[in-house]
Amino acid sequence: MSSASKIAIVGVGQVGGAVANAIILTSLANEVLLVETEFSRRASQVQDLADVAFSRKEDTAVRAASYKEAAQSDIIIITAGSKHFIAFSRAVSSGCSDVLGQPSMDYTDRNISIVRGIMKEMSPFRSDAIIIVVANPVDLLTSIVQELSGLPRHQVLGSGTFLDSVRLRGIVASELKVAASSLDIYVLGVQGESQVTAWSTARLGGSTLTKALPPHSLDFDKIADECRERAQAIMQVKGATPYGIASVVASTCRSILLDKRNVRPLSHFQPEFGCCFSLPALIGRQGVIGTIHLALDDAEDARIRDSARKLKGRLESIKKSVLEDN
Ligand SMILES: NC(=O)c1ccc[n+]([C@@H]2O[C@H](COP(=O)([O-])OP(=O)(O)OC[C@H]3O[C@@H](n4cnc5c(N)ncnc54)[C@H](O)[C@@H]3O)[C@@H](O)[C@H]2O)c1
Repeated sequence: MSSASKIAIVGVGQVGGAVANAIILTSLANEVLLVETEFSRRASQVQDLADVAFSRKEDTAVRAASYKEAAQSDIIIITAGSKHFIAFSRAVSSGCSDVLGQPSMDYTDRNISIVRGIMKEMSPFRSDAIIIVVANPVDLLTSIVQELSGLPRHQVLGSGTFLDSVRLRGIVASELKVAASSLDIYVLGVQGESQVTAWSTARLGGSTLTKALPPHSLDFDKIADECRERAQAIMQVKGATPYGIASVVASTCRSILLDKRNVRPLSHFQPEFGCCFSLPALIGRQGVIGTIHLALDDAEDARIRDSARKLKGRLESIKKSVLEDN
C-alpha cells in the first residue's frame, strides 16, 4: 500500500459499491471515501463495505465524505449516473432493436448534467489528483470532465475499452485453448457501438495472431460482436455489470498508486482529435505518461478516426450549453 493513500468514489450504486469492494479487497488505499446523493444508500454502503475492511488484515477506513473532501484524494472515481437500463428496456419493449446498445439522448443528457454538477461541487481538486471516469457514455464524459476539472489533461482518464479488451482476450483465449496471458490484444477507439478490435496488431506469444494461426481458426467478426454485446446481455438479466468494471478500475488504481507504468487501453486525451477515447496508454502516478500508437491496418485506423470525429462533433455541439456556461 502506498503511504496514506486515499481513493474517493462518487456515486456508490452497483458499480461504485463493487469498485469500493475491489479496492478494499486488494488493500490499495488507507482510506476509501464514498460520496452519494442518496444518503441512506451511502450509509448502508459504508456499513457493508466496512465489514469487508474488517475481514482484511490491512486496515482500510471506509467513510462517507463530502464532494470537497473527496476532491482532496489521490484518485477520484466517478461512477455517478443513471445507467442504460431504462433506455435499453424501453427499446426492447418497443421492438426498437436498432437502438440497442446506444445510449439514448435523455440518458446522455442526464449523465452530462450529473457530471457537470459534480465538477462544480468538487472543484478545486488536489493538484496531483487523478480522476477516473466510469459513468457512461464514458468517452464523452471523460472529455467533459477534462474540460471542467481544471486538472492537467494527463490526470483525467476514463475506463474506456479496458474491460472490453480484457473480455476479448478471455474469449479468444478460451476459443484457442491458450492462457489469456499469452495474448496481447486490444479493443480501441470510442467505447460502445463504434469500438474497434485491433485484430491486425493482436499477438500470440510474440507473433501476430493472423500469422500464428491456420486460416479460419477464428471467426473475428463473431468474436468482436460477442465482446461488444456481452454487457447488454448481462444488463438485460441483472440490470448492472458491476464486477468486471470494478476489477479493471481497481487494477487502474493500482497502476497509478504504485506507479506501475504498465500499458492499458484507457480513454485519454488525443490532441489530434480534441477529445478522449481509448488507445493503449502508459499509466503511472502522474496518470497518462504517454500514448502507444499501434500500427493498425487502414480499415481499423479509418474506423477509429471516423468515430473520434463524430465524438468531437458531439462535444462541440454541447460545448455551448455545458462547458462555456460553467
Ligand atoms: N464504463 C463502463 O465500462 C461501465 C460499466 C458498467 C457501468 N457503467 C456506468 O456506470 C454508471 C453507474 O452504473 P450503476 O449500475 O452503478 O448505476 P446505479 O444507478 O446503481 O448507481 C449510480 C449511483 O450514482 C448516484 N448518483 C447520481 N447522481 C449523483 C451525484 N450527483 N453525486 C453522487 N452520486 C450520484 C445514484 O444515487 C446511484 O447510487 C452508469 O453510467 C453505467 O452506465 C460503466
